Amino acid sequence: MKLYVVLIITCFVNGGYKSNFLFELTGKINDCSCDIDVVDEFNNAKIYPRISSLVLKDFFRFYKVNLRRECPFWKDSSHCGIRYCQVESCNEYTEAAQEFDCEETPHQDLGYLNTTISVSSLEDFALWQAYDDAQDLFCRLPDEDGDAQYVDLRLNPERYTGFKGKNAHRIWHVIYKENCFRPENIYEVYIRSSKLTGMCLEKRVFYRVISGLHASINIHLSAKYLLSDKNSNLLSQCGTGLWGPNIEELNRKFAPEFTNGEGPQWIRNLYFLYLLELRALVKASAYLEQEEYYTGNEKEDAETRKAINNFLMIAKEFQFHFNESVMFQETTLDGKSLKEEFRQHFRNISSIMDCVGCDKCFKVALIQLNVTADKPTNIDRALKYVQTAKENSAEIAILPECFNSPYGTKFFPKYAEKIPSGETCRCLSECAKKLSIYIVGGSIPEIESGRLYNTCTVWDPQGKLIAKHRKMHLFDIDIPGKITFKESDALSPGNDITTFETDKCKIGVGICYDVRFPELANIYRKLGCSLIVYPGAFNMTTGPLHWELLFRARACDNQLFVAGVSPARDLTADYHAWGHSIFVNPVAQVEAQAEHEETIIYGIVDLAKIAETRQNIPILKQRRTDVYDISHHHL
Ligand SMILES: NC(=O)CCC(=O)C(=O)O
Repeated sequence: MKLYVVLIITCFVNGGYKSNFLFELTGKINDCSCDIDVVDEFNNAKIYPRISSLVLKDFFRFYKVNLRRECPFWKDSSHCGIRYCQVESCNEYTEAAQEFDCEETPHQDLGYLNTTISVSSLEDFALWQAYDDAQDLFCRLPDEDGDAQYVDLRLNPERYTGFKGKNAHRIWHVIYKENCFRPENIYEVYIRSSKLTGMCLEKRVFYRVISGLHASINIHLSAKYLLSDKNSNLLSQCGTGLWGPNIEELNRKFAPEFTNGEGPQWIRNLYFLYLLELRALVKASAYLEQEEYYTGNEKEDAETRKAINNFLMIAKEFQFHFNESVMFQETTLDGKSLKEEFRQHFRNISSIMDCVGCDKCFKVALIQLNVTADKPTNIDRALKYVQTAKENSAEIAILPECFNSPYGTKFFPKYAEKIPSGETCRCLSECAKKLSIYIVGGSIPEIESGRLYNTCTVWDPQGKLIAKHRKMHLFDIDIPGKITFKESDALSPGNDITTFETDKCKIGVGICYDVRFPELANIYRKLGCSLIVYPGAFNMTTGPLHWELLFRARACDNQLFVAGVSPARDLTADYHAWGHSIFVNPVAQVEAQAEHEETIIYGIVDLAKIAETRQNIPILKQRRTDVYDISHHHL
């Protein structure tokens, strides 16, 4: 094991980094009779090489799993419990990136589960299934249901999947707090090693197994990390992710200074788990030796059997096996119920694995607000809706265009504020922080250096202003007898494209008339945005004509989510907004749409849907950029 760890460290030392705490791991393994060095030596010389070749055998390489089974423990984010969570994005917006176009080499690395299996393997699986069906199995294997599919573990090494954040914490929280034996009266999630001494052997064993598993996962994730995510200069070109060891991540997970001194203990628990598993294999050897390892390929099956027998012979030679015979000695009721509890906890933990998703989708709230002539009332009402959004688990609340002022050039000077010192901004910031939510603050009339703008502000859950978009394309139209509007009479246009990052994805911002310009949306897609938000107030003429069409078109062209958030219609106001706030998915379906009254609607941004759409209809890869360049044509 340490060989593997040493490899990681060598790699970082060469890169100018250092991490020593792993070298200091020596001495006895808790609750076992041998030292770390003994395990290292035995593993490196005898077990690791054998395991490395065994895992390449088809029998072990193809693993049947149901990726879509529901999490039995919590439902509220089951829509987010996705297993396919690719992030297709480019990190930088550059001229070169535009020409190159990120999606031509989609960045499918992060969290991408490769389920491609060759035709010949699929044929073999049918034989396997027939063979298994003919066996007299005493229990139903967990992944034998119809939805299970084979994945090739060689193509899907354990590595960083982008799975982090609330859901990841919740999984480990539930495992440690509710499904792990704990010392009395210890309420923190992670159990301090010094507190274990008061627990009986069986409970310590259980904890060490879980902690060892956790350590193993974290070491793998640090060893195969998507480096380009953190360090974009390691990107050879947009979309080609670079995977490799991330020593900072390893340190953050295990170094004593970041873990209250506990990290090395967690790695010791991994050694403990290793010994326990080795012992389990030896105990099961009679069964394992007579298994056929059937895959339909006689030659390979014979090799697998031989390799397994050789492996078991070596494992049996090990002299310092974990001694399980001292466990569950009590024949009393207490002893029996402990065993039952032990089993139940294990089952629960296996089931919790069905709750592991990529935490790559989230809820957005589209607040179709009734905007009046009274600014404080508008702000107050908007914030109440943000609270409702939060109560309904939205992570981003989006307000409409011109939400603190009636929409009209004559109103803009009176309602305009400085950003961020004006009262609207102060309220949005405070609210975002108090509720710990992102707020896309629709738009407000902004004044700066004597000029007016129609401006959207974006606030993060700490109340910080993270983006500001000034409407780029001003709404100047004249449809005789229907509507004439000239924003440019009062406003100046913004000159910047605007994106912001959340912990889930990048988001692009436009304001109303901006949605008519496909170029802007294309840029946001090229920059790796998964959602574009447009606070917007269409009118009774162009609304019925174009509102839905435009939002669906932007989603369809770019295969991403698009949200349009309008004020509610007020027939007593000068300008009659169309309403119909809208949320469209990457296949251009309208997932939610309001009518014209004040309301709040919700949409789920499911990043898997983007990847799936781009895979199914790969237009972004099929563009004929070689033909589209018309600069050399005389038009
Ligand atoms: N506020 C706006 O930019 C309105 C845009 C609009 O109605 C349109 O048709 O475009």
